[in-house]
Amino acid sequence: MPILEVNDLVYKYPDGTSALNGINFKANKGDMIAILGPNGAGKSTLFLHFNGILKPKEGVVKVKENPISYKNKDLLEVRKTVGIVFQNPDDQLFAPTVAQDIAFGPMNLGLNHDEVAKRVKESLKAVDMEGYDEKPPHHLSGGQKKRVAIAGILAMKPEIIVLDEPTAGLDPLGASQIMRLLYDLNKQGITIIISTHDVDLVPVYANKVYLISNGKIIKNGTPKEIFSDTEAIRNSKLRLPRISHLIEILKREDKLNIDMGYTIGEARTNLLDYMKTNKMKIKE
Ligand SMILES: Nc1ncnc2c1ncn2[C@@H]1O[C@H](COP(=O)(O)OP(=O)(O)OP(=O)(O)O)[C@@H](O)[C@H]1O
Repeated sequence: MPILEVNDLVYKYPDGTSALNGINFKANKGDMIAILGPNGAGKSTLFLHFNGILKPKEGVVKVKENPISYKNKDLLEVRKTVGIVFQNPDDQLFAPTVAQDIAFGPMNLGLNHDEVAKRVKESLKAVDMEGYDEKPPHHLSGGQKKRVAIAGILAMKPEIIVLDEPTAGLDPLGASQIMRLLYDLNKQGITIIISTHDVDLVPVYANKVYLISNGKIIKNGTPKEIFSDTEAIRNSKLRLPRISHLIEILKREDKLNIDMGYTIGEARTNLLDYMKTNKMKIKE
């Protein structure tokens, strides 16, 4: 059963910009989906439709098979189910302290004080930010702000978390830590949808990929299906993961008959297989 579905979605901004031109998208429960596409492709605009912040000009958005009605009561339900973490945490964090910020969402759900306090504590623990309760969010580093923004969404206990470029602006370790956190949340059953330009991380974490360009989905499939379509990758102004690029060069320039790999683990296995097949010496 799709937990989130978009059919033939068309959206124009009030100034007349055509941002989405007939999008079809589907997330099943437990998916970890990466949406890839060049700047201005329509990723953020699509995300704003996932929980009813924007209303389509044409088409339907369904959450747990129910089309969003855009009535206030329905929107509250939708926002309980679908949480969005914006690209810039400064757009999301506004309370004087971290704890107050995280409490804002659950308080709006009408939960009692004890439940709100419990959720704040649990969410801070989940993002590894215990002890930061009383810090003003603007004193935090970029990576810490992202974590707090994610905690604020987790405190609503959503079934789907949508994150607009969660690793943008983070150092490599910070980016890996955020992806690991999302992976763990996904393993706990939360459906995760991210947009990203970081193609190296995609095959490691995502089970499905959508390519978007000029407000249209140009391809969707597994990371392997997407990255083996060099034309689609080129048209989306993307590149192969670095490790796949190396294998491609070894195949093309050095005529090594190695199977393609999209993660370091896969590439390592394929390289070792190649060496074994060709009776090259490997330390056993
Ligand atoms: N508030 C707005 N008013 C008018 N046009 C807008 C508005 N926001 C976005 N757009 C336009 O809509 C199109 C899609 O933009 P969007 O921000 O969804 O792209 P994106 O794929 O998220 O890009 P990026 O990778 O740069 O974040 C672009 O042409 C953009 O200029």
